[in-house]
Amino acid sequence: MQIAQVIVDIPTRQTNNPYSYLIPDYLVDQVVPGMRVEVPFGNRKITGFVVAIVNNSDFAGKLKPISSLIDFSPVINEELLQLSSWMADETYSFKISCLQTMLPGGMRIKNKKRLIANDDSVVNQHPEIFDGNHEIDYNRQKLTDKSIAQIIRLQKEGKIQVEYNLTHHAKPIMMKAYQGQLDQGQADSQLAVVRKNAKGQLKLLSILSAHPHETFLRNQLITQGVTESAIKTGEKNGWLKQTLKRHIRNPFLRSVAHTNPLTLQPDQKQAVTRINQAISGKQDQVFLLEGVTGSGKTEVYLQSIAHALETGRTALMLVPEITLTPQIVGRIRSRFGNQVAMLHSALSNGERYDEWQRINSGQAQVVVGVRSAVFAPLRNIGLIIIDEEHDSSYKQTDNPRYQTRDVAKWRAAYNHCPVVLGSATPSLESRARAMKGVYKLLTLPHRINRHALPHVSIIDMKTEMAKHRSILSNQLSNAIQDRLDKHEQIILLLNRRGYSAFLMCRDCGYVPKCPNCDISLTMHKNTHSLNCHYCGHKEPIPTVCPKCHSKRIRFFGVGSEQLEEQVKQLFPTARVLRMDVDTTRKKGSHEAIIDKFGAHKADILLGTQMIAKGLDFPEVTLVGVLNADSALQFPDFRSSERTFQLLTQVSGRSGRADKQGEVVIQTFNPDHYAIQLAQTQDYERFYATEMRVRHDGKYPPYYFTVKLTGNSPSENQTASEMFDILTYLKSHLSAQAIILGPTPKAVTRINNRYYYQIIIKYRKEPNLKPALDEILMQSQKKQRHGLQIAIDNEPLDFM
Ligand SMILES: Nc1ncnc2c1ncn2[C@@H]1O[C@H](COP(=O)(O)OP(=O)(O)OP(=O)(O)O)[C@@H](O)[C@H]1O
Ligand SMILES: [Zn+2]
Ligand SMILES: [Zn+2]
Repeated sequence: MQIAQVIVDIPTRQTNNPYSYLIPDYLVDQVVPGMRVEVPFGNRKITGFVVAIVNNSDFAGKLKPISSLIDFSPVINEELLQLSSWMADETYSFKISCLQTMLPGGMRIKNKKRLIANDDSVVNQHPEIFDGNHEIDYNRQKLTDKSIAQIIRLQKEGKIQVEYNLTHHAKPIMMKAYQGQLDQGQADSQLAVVRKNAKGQLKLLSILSAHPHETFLRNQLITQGVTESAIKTGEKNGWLKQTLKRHIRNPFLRSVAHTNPLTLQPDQKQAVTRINQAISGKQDQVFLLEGVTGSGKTEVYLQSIAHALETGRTALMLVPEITLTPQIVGRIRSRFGNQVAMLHSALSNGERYDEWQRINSGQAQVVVGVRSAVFAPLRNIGLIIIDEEHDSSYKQTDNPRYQTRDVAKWRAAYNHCPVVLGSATPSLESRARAMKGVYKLLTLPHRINRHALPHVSIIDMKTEMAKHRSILSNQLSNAIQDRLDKHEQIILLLNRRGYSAFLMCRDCGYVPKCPNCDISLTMHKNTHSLNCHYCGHKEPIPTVCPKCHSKRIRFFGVGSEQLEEQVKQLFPTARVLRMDVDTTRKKGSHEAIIDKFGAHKADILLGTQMIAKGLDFPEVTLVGVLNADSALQFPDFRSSERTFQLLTQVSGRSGRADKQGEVVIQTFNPDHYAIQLAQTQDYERFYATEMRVRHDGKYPPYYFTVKLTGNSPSENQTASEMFDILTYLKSHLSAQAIILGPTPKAVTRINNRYYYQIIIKYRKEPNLKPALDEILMQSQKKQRHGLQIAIDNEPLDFM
C-alpha cells in the first residue's frame, strides 16, 4: 500500500500538516513528491501538493484515494519542498502558500493540460492516447488508468511534453523540424559518396555528422546553408525524418554581442579570488561586497558566475525590481548568452513559464531575476548573488512574508555555495553582521580607474522658496543650462516615496477621502479618477469642492508629468525623456527609453526611483534631486537609512566615466545627518551615526522585531482582542522584551475593517515563537467571527 502525504489547498494552521491519501494501483510508483494532485476533501475536490510517499499511515479510518494527477512530473523539487517547510515556520505562514509562491504565476491556478508528442513514432505507438494527433487536450480526452501511467513514463523518457494552458500567450509554438537519423559514422560515409557539387547535401551531412540524432528546426538548417532540395533528398534517403520541435519564446527582445571578461582592478581581483575560493571549496560563506557606486561590482559578479559555471554548477543573481534594467540584463547575457534565464514581472505568464521550464530542465544555468526568482528550480547551485542587497523589495509584504536574503542563505547552505550580498550602501543589519565576522566583508573603495566620486551640493529649499515658486532652484537650473551647452547629459530624480498626489480645496482645505478607508484618495490623471490605494475604490475627479462649492479644488504636489512640463518650459530646446510607471507600462518601453538616452538622443532623463539605481551612462555629468526629504517625514525608524541610500545611489549615476560628475540635492532639511552624509557619500560615518540612533532607540540591528497585526469589522473588538493578546504575550515573554501597543495602525480602517498592531522588540526570547504559533492557532479556531491575525517577522515597515 502506497500512501501520498498531501498539503491541501486550504490555508489554515490545521492543514499545515499533510493529509494521507491512498495511491490507486495504476499510479503506484508513479506518484512522487513535488507533484500536484486532486483529492477528495469533505464532499468536494481540492488540489494539493504531494510532499512524501509512505507505506503506512497512522490514520485509523479508511483512506480515500487520490482523484487525479495535476502534474506528471514534479513541479517542486526535493530542495524546494524542504525549503517550503522551513519557510512556513520562519514566516508564520501556511505551507500551501509557500509552495504556491514557488511556482511561476500562471502555474498556480488550476489549469488545463495538453500533451504534445515529440515525434510521429510516439503518436503511432500510442493510438489509445493520441488517436492520431500530435497534440491532445488532456482534460477532454477520455483516458484510461493505464494510459495515464503510460503518459507519466513517456514524459520521464522525454518522448512527450506536457504543457499547461496558462493564458492565450502561453501556447507553445511548434515548428516544422527534422530529426537526424544517422550516427556520426553513417553521416561521414554518406559524405564521402555525395557529389562534390551538391553543396546543400554536403552541408546537411556535415551538420548531421557533428550533431548525430539531433532535431533541427527547418529554419536552423536553411540559415546554415542547407537547401530545400537537400532537405527533400535527406528525407528520401532516410537521413532525416520530419517532426515538430518546440520553439521557445525568447523574452530577450534584442540579441546581444558577446563580451569578454575585463582585466580586473586589484580590489576587484581580490574579491573575485575570495568568492571563487568559496565556490571551489563548497563553503556556504556569506560575503558582503561593499563597493562605492561605479566601483565595478557587476564585473565581480560576472567573473564569479563564470567560475561557478566552470566548476559545473549553476548561478542565481537577484536584483531589485526597478533595477532589473535592460542594461544589467544585457551585460549578463553578453557574457553567458543563452545559458541565461530571466524571471521578472514584466514577462507574460507564458514567457515566465518557458523560462521556468528552461531552468527546471537544466537548459539554463544562470538565472537573473527579482525577489521571487530566489525560488528558481536550479539544481546544484554554485553561487547566489543579491545585488543592492539593502533594497526593500527583497522583503515580501504579503504572505508568506519572507526576506529574500534569508531564503538565499538557506539555499546556499543546502547547496554548499557562497552568497554575495552587494551594495554601495549595505543595510545596517548586513553591515553589522560583517563587523561581527558572521559575513566576510569585501570592499571596493574606489571608482573604476580612480575616477572621483561626484561633487554634491545641497540647496536649502526654504530660502529658495522665499525667492521664487519654481521647483528648480537657481543653482540646479544654471547647472542644467551649463550641461546642455556642453552637450552632456542630466538625470533628474523626483522622490516618490512617502509622497502622493492628492486633491485639495484651496479655499476650505477639503481633501477627498476614501469612504471605506481612512486615507486620502490619490489622483490618477491617465484614468481621470481618484483612487484608493488600499481598497481599490475609484471615483471621478470633482470640478467643484463638495464642501464649500469653490472651483479652486486642485491637485496638490508635483508629479513627474508636471515636472516634465516645467522643465520643457524652462529649457525649450532640451530633449526630455520621462521614466515612471506611466511611461513604462507598455512592454519594451523601459528598454526604449534607456536605449534612447544611452544613444544620447535625449539630454535630460527625469523620473522616479526607477532611475536611481544601476544605470551606467558615461555622458551623465549632472544629477539633480528635486525633493530629497519626502521620505524623511515617514514615521519609520528606517527613513534616514532609506534617504541616505537613495541619495547615494542616484548621485552615483553622475560622472562614471572620464568627466567629473556633479550632484545637486534640493531639500527642506539641509541639516539632517542623512542628507549631510549623503553629500560626502560617507557610508562609514552614516553607519556609525545611524548605529548609535538604533542603539538608543532599541531598534534593529540591536534588537530583533516582530509585528503582529489584527483586524476585524469592529474597532472595539479589534482593540479588546489585541489587549488579550498583549496579556498573553506578557505572561510568556521575559521582562527584557519590549512590547509596543496595541495601537491603531496609521491607516486604521481599510475596506471597513479596523487594524491594530503590536510590535515586539527583543534580543533573546526562546518562548516567543511558540507563543506566536499558539496565538495564530487560537485565532484560526475562532476566525469566522473573530480577529484575523498576521505576523510579520522582521518587518520592513512599522506603520
Ligand atoms: N576591471 C575593469 N576595467 C575596466 N572597466 C571596468 C572594470 N570593471 C568595471 N568596469 C566598468 O566600470 C563601470 C562601472 O562598473 P559597474 O557598473 O559594475 O559598477 P557598480 O559598482 O555596479 O556600480 P553601481 O553600484 O553604481 O551600479 C562600468 O561601465 C564597467 O563596465
Ligand atoms: Zn472647499
Ligand atoms: Zn479605500
